[in-house]
Amino acid sequence: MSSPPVVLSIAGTDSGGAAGTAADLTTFAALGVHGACVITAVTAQHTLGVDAVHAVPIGVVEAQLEAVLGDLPVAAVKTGMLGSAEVVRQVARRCAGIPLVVDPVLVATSGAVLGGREVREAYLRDLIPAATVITPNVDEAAALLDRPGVDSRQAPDLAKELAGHGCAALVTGGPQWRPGEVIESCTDWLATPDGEVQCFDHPAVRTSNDHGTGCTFSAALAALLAHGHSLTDAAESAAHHTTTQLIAGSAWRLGRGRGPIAHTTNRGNDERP
Ligand SMILES: Nc1ncnc2c1ncn2[C@@H]1O[C@H](COP(=O)(O)OP(=O)(O)O)[C@@H](O)[C@H]1O
Ligand SMILES: Cc1ncc(COP(=O)(O)OP(=O)(O)O)c(N)n1
Repeated sequence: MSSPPVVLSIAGTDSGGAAGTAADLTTFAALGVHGACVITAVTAQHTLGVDAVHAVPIGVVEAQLEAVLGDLPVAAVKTGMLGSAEVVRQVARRCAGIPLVVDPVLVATSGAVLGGREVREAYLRDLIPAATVITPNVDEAAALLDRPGVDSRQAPDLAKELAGHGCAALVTGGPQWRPGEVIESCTDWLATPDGEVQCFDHPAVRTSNDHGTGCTFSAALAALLAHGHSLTDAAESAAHHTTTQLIAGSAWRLGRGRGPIAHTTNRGNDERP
C-alpha cells in the first residue's frame, strides 16, 4: 500500500474543537492525507467567542517547523491563524517552494480580532507572494487591501486585486445564516495572477452551526492539491466537502452560540459504530 501525501497545518488551536488545528487535522484525515501540525497559538475558545490567546514563542514555532520539514515529505502546507508579523515572515521563509494555501485568519465569525495591522502588512509583503492560493472571505480580503465598507458585490474585484500581489486568490462567500432567512446559494470567486476570474456557485446550507467553516474549506483545498488536483478542481471539491460537513452538523445542538461544522466522518448519531 502506498503512503499518503503529507499536508502540514500551521495554525492555532480552538479549545472548542471547531476551527484551527482541529478542523485542519480532521479534514485532512477525511480526505486521505496524513496531517502534520505546527501550533502558533493556543486559544481559549467556544461557540460564543474567544476568551484568551497565548502566542507560542517564535523559537518553539521554529523548532516545530524544523521537526516536520526536516523529516517528512510535505506535499502541501496550509496556514491558518499565525498571530504575529514575525510568524508570517518565518512561514514565508520556511515554506517558499512548497504548494501553499494561505487562509488569512484575521477575524473570527464571533468578531474576535486574530491578527492586527502589522500582521496584514506582513501577509501582503511576505506571505502572499510565496503562496499558491489565498482564501480570504470578503471581510478578510477587504481588511488585507484596506478597503473598509465593501460588501460581497465587490468580491470579484477584491479577488482580482489580491491576485495582483502574486498568487491565486479565492474569495469565499459564505453567509452567516440566521433562522428565518432565505439564502439560496453561496458564491466563491477565484482570480489568478494572469487576470482570469472564475465564479463557483453552490447551494447554501441553512445552518448556524458553521464555526470552523473557513478552516475546513482551506484545509480541504490543501489536501486536494496534495493529491494532485488542479486549483479549479480543488476549489470545486473543497466547497463540496465543506457543504457535506455543514449538512451533517446542521441539526446538532452543541454550545450556546454558532456551533461547529461537523468534523465527524460517520455523519453523527444514526451511523454510530
Ligand atoms: N451556509 C453555507 N452553505 C454552503 N456553503 C457555505 C456556507 N457557509 C460557507 N460556505 C462555503 O464554505 C467555504 C468557506 O467560506 P466562508 O464561510 O466564507 O469562510 P469563513 O469561515 O472564513 O468566513 C466557501 O466555499 C463557502 O461558499
Ligand atoms: C484558532 C482559530 N483559527 C481560526 C479561526 C477562524 O476560523 P474559521 O474557519 O474562519 O471559522 P470562524 O471562526 O470564522 O467560524 C478561529 N476562530 N480560531
